[in-house]
Amino acid sequence: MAYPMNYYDFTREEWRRFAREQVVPLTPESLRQIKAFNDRISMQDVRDIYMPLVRLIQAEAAAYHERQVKKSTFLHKPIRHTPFIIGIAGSVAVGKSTTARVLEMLMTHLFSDRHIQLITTDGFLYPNAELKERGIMNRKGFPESYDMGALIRFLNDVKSGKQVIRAPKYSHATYDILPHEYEEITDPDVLIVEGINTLQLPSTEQIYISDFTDFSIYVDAESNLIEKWFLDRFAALLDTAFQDPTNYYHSTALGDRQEAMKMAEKVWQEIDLKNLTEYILPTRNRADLIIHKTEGHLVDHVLFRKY
Ligand SMILES: Nc1ncnc2c1ncn2[C@@H]1O[C@H](COP(=O)(O)OP(=O)(O)O)[C@@H](O)[C@H]1O
Ligand SMILES: CC(C)(COP(=O)(O)O)[C@@H](O)C(=O)NCCC(=O)O
Repeated sequence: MAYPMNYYDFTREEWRRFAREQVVPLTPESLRQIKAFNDRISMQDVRDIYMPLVRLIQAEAAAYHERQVKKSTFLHKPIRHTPFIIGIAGSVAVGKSTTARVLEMLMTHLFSDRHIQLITTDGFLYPNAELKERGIMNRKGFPESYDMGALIRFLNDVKSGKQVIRAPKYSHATYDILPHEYEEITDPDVLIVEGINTLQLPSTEQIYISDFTDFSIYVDAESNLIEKWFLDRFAALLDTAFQDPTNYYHSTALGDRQEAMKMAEKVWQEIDLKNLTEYILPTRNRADLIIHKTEGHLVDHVLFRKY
C-alpha cells in the first residue's frame, strides 16, 4: 500500500482516538437498523472508524457553510442554502454502498434537525437497450456507459438549490434502469453521492463530478480481497435475490452452481477488475479521505489529505 506524501496515514488505533465520545450515542433502535441492513457490519468499526469520520464531516460541513456565507457577503449576494455533497468512490464490491448507508444512518441519527439524502450514480448508467445499441453492454460501469452530462446537470441542480430534483433509478434486480421510476432529492442539507465514478473526469464534459462534491471518500482494499467480496456477494445472492423469477440472474440461480460461480469470476476478471485497474484506482489520490479495509472488511488504515 503506497500512498502519496500529501496524506496523513493513521492506523486504526490512531484514528479511533479522534472519537469525541466514548460511547456511540445511538439508540438500540438505530443500532438494530444498522444491523438489519447488514448484520456483518462490525460495531467496533462504527465506533472506531465511522463515528470520528462523521465528526470530521460535521467540521468540514461547518467550514463549508461559513465559506459560502463569506463568499455571498463579499459578492453582495443573498445567502442561499446549498447542500454539502459527499462523494464516495471505490471498486465494485469494495463496500461503497455499505459505507454510504452507515454514514447516512449515523448522520440522520446524530443531526436529527438536518435532512440527509443518499443517491447512487448507477441511475445515470445508460439503459441496457442503449448500451446494446452502442455495442458496450460488456462495458457497464466504464466511463462511456454513464450519461455523465445528465449526472453533472443533476449535481448542478442540487447545488443551485432546486427544491425537488428527480434522478433516474437503477435496479440490481433487473440489471437495468427502471423506466418511469425516479429518486427524489428534496433540498437536503447533506447529499451523499456513491458510485465508482465519483472521482472521475467525464470524457464528454470539461468538469469533474468532484467539482460538486465538498468532501470525497475512496474505499480501498487489495483487489484479491475485493474479488472475494464480489464472489461472496454473488454466491449469497444466488440463494436469495436471484431466486426471484423476475431477477436478471434467475436462470443462473436455477442452473449449476459451479458454472454460475465460473461466470461470476469471468465478470469480475473481464469487467469489474479491468475497470478498477484502468479507471477507478487511478482516481484514488484525488480523494480527501481514503478508508483502507483488510480481511473481513475491517478498516486498518485511514488516510486524510493534508493539502
Ligand atoms: N463493513 C462491512 N462489513 C461486512 N460486510 C461488508 C461491509 N461492507 C460491505 N460488506 C459486504 O461486501 C459486499 C460488497 O459491499 P457493497 O456495499 O454492496 O459494495 P459496493 O457498493 O462497493 O458494490 C456485500 O456483500 C456487503 O454485504
Ligand atoms: C452497476 C455497476 C456498474 C455499479 O456498481 P456499484 O456502484 O453498485 O458498485 C456494477 O454493479 C455492474 O453491474 N458492473 C458490471 C459487471 C457486473 O455485473 O458486475
